Amino acid sequence: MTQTLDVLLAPVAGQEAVPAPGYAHPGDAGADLLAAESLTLAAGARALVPTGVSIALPDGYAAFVVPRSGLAAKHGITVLNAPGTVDAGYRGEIKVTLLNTDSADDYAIEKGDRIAQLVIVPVVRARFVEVDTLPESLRGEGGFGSTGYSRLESGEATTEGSK
Ligand SMILES: O=c1ccn([C@H]2C[C@H](O)[C@@H](COP(=O)(O)OP(=O)(O)OP(=O)(O)O)O2)c(=O)[nH]1
Ligand SMILES: [Mg+2]
Repeated sequence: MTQTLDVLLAPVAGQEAVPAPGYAHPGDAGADLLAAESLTLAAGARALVPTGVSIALPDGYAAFVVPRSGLAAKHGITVLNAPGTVDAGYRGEIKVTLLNTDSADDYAIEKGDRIAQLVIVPVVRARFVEVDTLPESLRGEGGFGSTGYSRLESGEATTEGSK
């Protein structure tokens, strides 16, 4: 059963009201954010698109502004800083930095179009404990492709922790 959380939402002062972000289906993780104005994203261009809404997240939560897969796959439209992070203390307008990755086609956005989605997540804050050396681990400093790209050989894969 999906948990729900009350999140205060207010229109941005001085702007025409925009509908609240909406979940398309029960159980969806992302609530679609609407464009508060019409604009055309030229091929290769980016724009900071207003959504007309501001929220007050409870302490201990953040919201991620993430791309919609359909816009990305069909039109090359993505969120440049994905996931954009909305802090719990932020009271300004949520804005979406859209990027048209297509090198040939402009993309027209109409006011009210669902341009990105907002995923609410619980967060923990670290208390950084400074030490001279870190404890050893199996991975060590390996990263950035250190495990290669062909499928894992049997015996190397582990299902530990996946239960
Ligand atoms: O896609 C985004 C990302 C951020 N924000 C808002 C909410 C967030 O709380 C604030 C600051 O975001 P971030 O910390 O990513 O930006 P910054 O460049 O570090 O700005 P600041 O110095 O204000 O923290 O901007 C958005 O509206 N959309
Ligand atoms: Mg910041």
